[in-house]
Amino acid sequence: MTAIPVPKKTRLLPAIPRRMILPSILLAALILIPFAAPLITGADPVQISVRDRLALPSWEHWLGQDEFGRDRLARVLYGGQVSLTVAFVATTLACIFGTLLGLIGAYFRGPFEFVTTRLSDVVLCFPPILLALLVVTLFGPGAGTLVAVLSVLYFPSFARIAFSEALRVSSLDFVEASRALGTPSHRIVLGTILPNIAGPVSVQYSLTAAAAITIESGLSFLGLGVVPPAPSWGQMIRGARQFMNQDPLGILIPCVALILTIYAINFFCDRLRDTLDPKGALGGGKDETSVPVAARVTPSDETADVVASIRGLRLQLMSPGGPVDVIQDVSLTLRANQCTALVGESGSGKSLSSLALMGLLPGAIHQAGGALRLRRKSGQMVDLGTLTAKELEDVRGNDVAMIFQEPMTSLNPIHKVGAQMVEAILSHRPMPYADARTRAIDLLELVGINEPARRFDGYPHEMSGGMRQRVMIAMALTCEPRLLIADEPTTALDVTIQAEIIELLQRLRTEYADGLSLLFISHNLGIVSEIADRVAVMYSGQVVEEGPVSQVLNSPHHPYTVALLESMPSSHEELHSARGDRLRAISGTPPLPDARPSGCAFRDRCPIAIPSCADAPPPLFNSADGDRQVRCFRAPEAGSEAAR
Ligand SMILES: Nc1ncnc2c1ncn2[C@@H]1O[C@H](COP(=O)(O)OP(=O)(O)OP(=O)(O)O)[C@@H](O)[C@H]1O
Repeated sequence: MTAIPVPKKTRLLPAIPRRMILPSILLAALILIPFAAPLITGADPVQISVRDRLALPSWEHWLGQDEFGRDRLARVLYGGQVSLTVAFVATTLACIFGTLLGLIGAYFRGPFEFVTTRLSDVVLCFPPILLALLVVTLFGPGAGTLVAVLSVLYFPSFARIAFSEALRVSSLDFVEASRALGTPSHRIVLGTILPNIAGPVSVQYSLTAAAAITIESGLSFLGLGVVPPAPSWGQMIRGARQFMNQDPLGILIPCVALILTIYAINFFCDRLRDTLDPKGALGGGKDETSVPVAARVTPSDETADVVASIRGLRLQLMSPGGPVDVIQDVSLTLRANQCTALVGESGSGKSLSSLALMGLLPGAIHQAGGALRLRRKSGQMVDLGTLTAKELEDVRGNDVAMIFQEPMTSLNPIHKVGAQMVEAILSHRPMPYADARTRAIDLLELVGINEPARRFDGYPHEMSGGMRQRVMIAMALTCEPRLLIADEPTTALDVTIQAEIIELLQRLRTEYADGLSLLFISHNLGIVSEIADRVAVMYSGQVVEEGPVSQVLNSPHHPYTVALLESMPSSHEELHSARGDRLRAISGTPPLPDARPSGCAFRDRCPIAIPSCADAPPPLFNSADGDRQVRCFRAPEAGSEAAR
């Protein structure tokens, strides 16, 4: 008899992120409690008992009685219903109308943009309280009038935020890509742009809801809001004001209710914004740079020429499903006058490993293990984990600098090139402006910029991509760091400019007084073979092979390095001969960090895998001369002792 497969239970609703639990409970409680008023108290909020005016709290009236002898608990609860309903209905209407207006204006531009901006401007010309007073005077007080007036008052702030954010998002590549695919406009606006502006809009919602509660209370306080005897928090404050000295509890109760509600809304929306913006939220809430943890290992091989060393680095991503190791085990030694290349498929962990050395990890990722050590200019080897955030700032730029892939976006477009360079120099080395200027111009000359004095006064948009990358290199060198990290510095440039930049980096290494160490991240093995002395091949968050570049590229020992070489076009003759001029794609795809197979992470794609590869992850094996390391049970090195 064949067993009937039991369908897996599928989750109908997405799991609530842990960070949302507390604010959700707090907000839900503060909203639900007023609406559960009949269950909490049997008292009538409008029932007058002149005999008991200003009575103190008792078993019957937990919060005492007001100036008309009405039960205060009932009034604060029923008053909360009115205040919250008015505020949330008005804010929601303003949010829907304003956001749609902003989205349409930004996406379709032309007359739509005109209507959005002018309509918002007209409403914003009126001081809010004055407009509210005018409308309430004309149409008479009451909850309905309040909702209408607050919606009109607050829609422009939503329209403006949605407009500016949607303008920014509309120009991003993924929106262009959706347009190019022929996606209908309404789906781009609602399905692509709207989720991307949800963060700022939700923050605006919290601010507006809080402001609406305040304005509603203010108008009720002035007698222009909810019509008595119906209770509201503003009215309670108004009534209690006259008896403040005799009966402070009367004014305290509605004020505490107001403050708690506004706090709960802000807390909830703040967390919601972080949750909706996955870039930085999962770890610490903000996209702050994470400070490395203190080293738990002290490497013994730190000779004087070691500029930086990474030992057993483990980086974790805080995902809703729990921590995931995005970097499992990376060890590297970077020496003076040496170029070490980091290669590997996209997502293998090259950028994160190098960002960790700068103490610049994204907020969602933190260091869970290993050591990051760097030699400062004084010659002292420091553990990045022991440095304060201020000391780390000093290390960046001074001892280690980085150049990025995109020279187009790495420079600030609104400042002159010279001003940006001078700022970088002065932030680390206080000196007269004239000296900083001279140094900046010298650096521009060093990196091969023609007419450096003229370019100093130019803007980034006046330069070509190659020139901007040269400027970025000059900026990185302003404080003569000993380690320069170049994260795919030539990927965005055309082939001839690529060659020039590589030549420049080579020249700088030889000319640099103290011996520059270069960590060069690249997908291009041809370039790596030209520039690097050593190469580390990364796969799924681990270094799987490391050694002298000529040995690793000409005689790869790890099946992944072999496959990588076979899959990559290269101009380098030796590479051609190693793979017999045929390009072959690596079968399969790299595993996601949270779905790595047991044992060796490459075994599913490996042509020489054996059953025991699934048993345990292979350690890093040393070659006999200690100059190469390979993480594979089938490699020649596997016969020798495990390296770690
Ligand atoms: N900010 C982030 N939030 C969540 N996961 C991230 C973040 N940055 C990187 N990762 C994950 O960490 C892993 C390593 O990413 P990393 O950017 O270091 O790879 P890479 O080798 O540099 O790729 P590429 O060559 O495309 O730049 C990937 O699985 C990636 O999805």
